[in-house]
Amino acid sequence: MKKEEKREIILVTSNENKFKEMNSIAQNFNVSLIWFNIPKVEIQADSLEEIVKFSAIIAYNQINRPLIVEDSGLFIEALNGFPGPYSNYVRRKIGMEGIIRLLEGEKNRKAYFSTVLAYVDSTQLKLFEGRVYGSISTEIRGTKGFGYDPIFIPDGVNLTFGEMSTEEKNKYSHRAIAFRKFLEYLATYTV
Ligand SMILES: O=c1nc[nH]c2c1ncn2[C@H]1C[C@H](O)[C@@H](COP(=O)(O)OP(=O)(O)OP(=O)(O)O)O1
Ligand SMILES: [Mg+2]
Repeated sequence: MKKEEKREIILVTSNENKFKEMNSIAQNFNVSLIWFNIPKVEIQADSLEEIVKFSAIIAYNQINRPLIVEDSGLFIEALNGFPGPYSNYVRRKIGMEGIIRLLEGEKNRKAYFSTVLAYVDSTQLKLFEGRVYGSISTEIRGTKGFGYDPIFIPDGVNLTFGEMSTEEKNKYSHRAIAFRKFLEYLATYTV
């Protein structure tokens, strides 16, 4: 396909790593991802779905072009899903060290990452979820990625996300799963 036939989708996020991860996938589809590096408005709520819906509507009212936003979180089984939608706040307050401390002596280290991605245009608001199951490592491993990447080991490998390249992480990640679902949906209709 010719370059000019690419569909433009705006990604609203203040997180450059989210853009990098998704852009690496978008390049394999007929989509040109445009990064709007502006903070999205995040309400406080107990579900990613609720948070991201508000973010999407507010962003669309500002920008008025087809866009996506996503909200993600780390859900730890032994902590009843904490920090979940509060992952960003918790990371800033207690960091990865704090999470490891909370799990000291805990045998159940199961956790999952979830992304809820919202797509909004003039006719619709649609959500796509992606999840990756894994476990919390006993120490910080790796310097790649962002956020909790150095303490999350996806099932099926012995590496943390912090030890993987963007392309490797995209084989497993919650964000990659949600984004691919969205891209497949996008391919099914034309505006
Ligand atoms: O793949 C991931 N690998 C490691 N950590 C991650 C990931 N995905 C989310 N996280 C952590 C980072 C942040 O502490 C919180 C999400 O917060 P979240 O509001 O979605 O992201 P953000 O504030 O960095 O960017 P944005 O401008 O899109 O809101 O969970
Ligand atoms: Mg945020």
